[in-house]
Amino acid sequence: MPDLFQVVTVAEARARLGAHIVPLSRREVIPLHEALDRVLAEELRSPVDLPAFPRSTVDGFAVRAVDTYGASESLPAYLTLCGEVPMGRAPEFTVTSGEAALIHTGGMLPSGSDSVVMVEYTQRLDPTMIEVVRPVAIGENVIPVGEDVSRGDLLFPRGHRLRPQDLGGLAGVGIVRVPVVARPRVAILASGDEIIPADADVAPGQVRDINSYTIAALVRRAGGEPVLCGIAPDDPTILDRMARSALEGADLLVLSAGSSVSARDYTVRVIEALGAPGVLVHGVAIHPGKPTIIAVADERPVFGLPGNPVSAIIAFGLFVAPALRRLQGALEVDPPTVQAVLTLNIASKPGREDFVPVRLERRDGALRAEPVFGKSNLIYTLAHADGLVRVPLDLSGLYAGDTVEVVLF
Ligand SMILES: Nc1nc2c(c(=O)[nH]1)N[C@H]1C(S)=C(S)[C@@H](COP(=O)(O)OP(=O)(O)OC[C@H]3O[C@@H](n4cnc5c(N)ncnc54)[C@H](O)[C@@H]3O)O[C@H]1N2
Ligand code: MOO
Repeated sequence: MPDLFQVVTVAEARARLGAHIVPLSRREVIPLHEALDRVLAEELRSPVDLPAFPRSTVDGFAVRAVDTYGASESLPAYLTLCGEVPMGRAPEFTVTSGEAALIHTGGMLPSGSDSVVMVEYTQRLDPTMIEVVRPVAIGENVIPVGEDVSRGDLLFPRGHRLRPQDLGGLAGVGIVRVPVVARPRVAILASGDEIIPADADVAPGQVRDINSYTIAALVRRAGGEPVLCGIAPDDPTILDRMARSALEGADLLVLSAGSSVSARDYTVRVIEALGAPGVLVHGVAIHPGKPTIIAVADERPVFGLPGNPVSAIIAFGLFVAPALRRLQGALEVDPPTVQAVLTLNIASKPGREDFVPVRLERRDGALRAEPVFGKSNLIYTLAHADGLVRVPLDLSGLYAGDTVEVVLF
């Protein structure tokens, strides 16, 4: 067990942990409307063609394209109306040569027709006859059977995290119950003699528990089920007892604070004693978040996040969220990023990655990232930011005007 920090890079820390992550085998079948952000436990294939029948994409007339070839304003094609396509039902007539049927957007093409002329390019001459002033090609303004997906097509692979459009896609093919990986249960234990519940009155020297709230919310975002285990005092015996009890029945444990090197920072020893192989990392070459502890206790990842609220959030994003996604077998584990132009210089030290909160603003058509500087204890530096800019390990800073990558919250 390392006594003091032996910092490793983010990549090294992730690799050490990654080697120990065993995806959860628990799964459940849940209603589609509850499946947002859940990870598929198996691949899904389409049981049907979508659409199941050829559909018009416009309001107009279903025709045989050949009957419109050469049509123009000066030499229109004359077609006889043979019916109107009802919505929600199959038309009971056929379009034969020289005929057209009134059809609405989304309606089913009658047999015999192969295209649709937009109503704008027609004129009603009398109740039974229209003239067409523009030709259409076969298939024009039509969605053929199976254009969206065909029966048997792979809809989503196992490990795909379901987004709103995916739920719509599953509804479209009639899949209303989905097999997903169980939510990892995440025990959260705050610590510190000065930390009191957020609803309590503060005495001088005390601070309200911020981290339990941010960590629980981050857990939920990463697909986990947070279990709040309270606030442990700076007493190794009690911290040990509370950590063991928190880990019971949990898939992952997050401890807040006590990760640094002062005499009251027992967290690393408590974590080391929770199970094998124990502490894998104590100290990462990042700022803020350097004292982060990463461990595994009997196949369950355990994290000791730095007590400073900003550090805890940043370390969570780098290590805990990807681990939670990996536990669910997710294919994508990292958050989306956007490119923006930095508005102020950011200083950094080579040999560590710096993460600086930024506010995003669109000005003159370009996305601009304005740093929100502040100490890592100040939660509002993040509350008033939209994302984080990363200063790579080998740079001594970034300059105003640089195009930077912003990790979005
Ligand atoms: N001599 C050194 N001192 C410190 C170092 C160092 O390398 N040498 N590292 C600093 C860094 S960086 C950080 S980050 C912190 C890490 O501290 P700990 O993880 O040991 O946590 P604490 O000391 O208990 O708390 C730090 C800070 O955060 C506040 N805190 C803790 N829990 C909560 C909570 N649940 N909600 C709100 N605020 C919380 C706590 O009151 C402290 O202010 O160590 C530096 N020191
Ligand atoms: O790295 Mo500490 O995590 O600066 O605040």
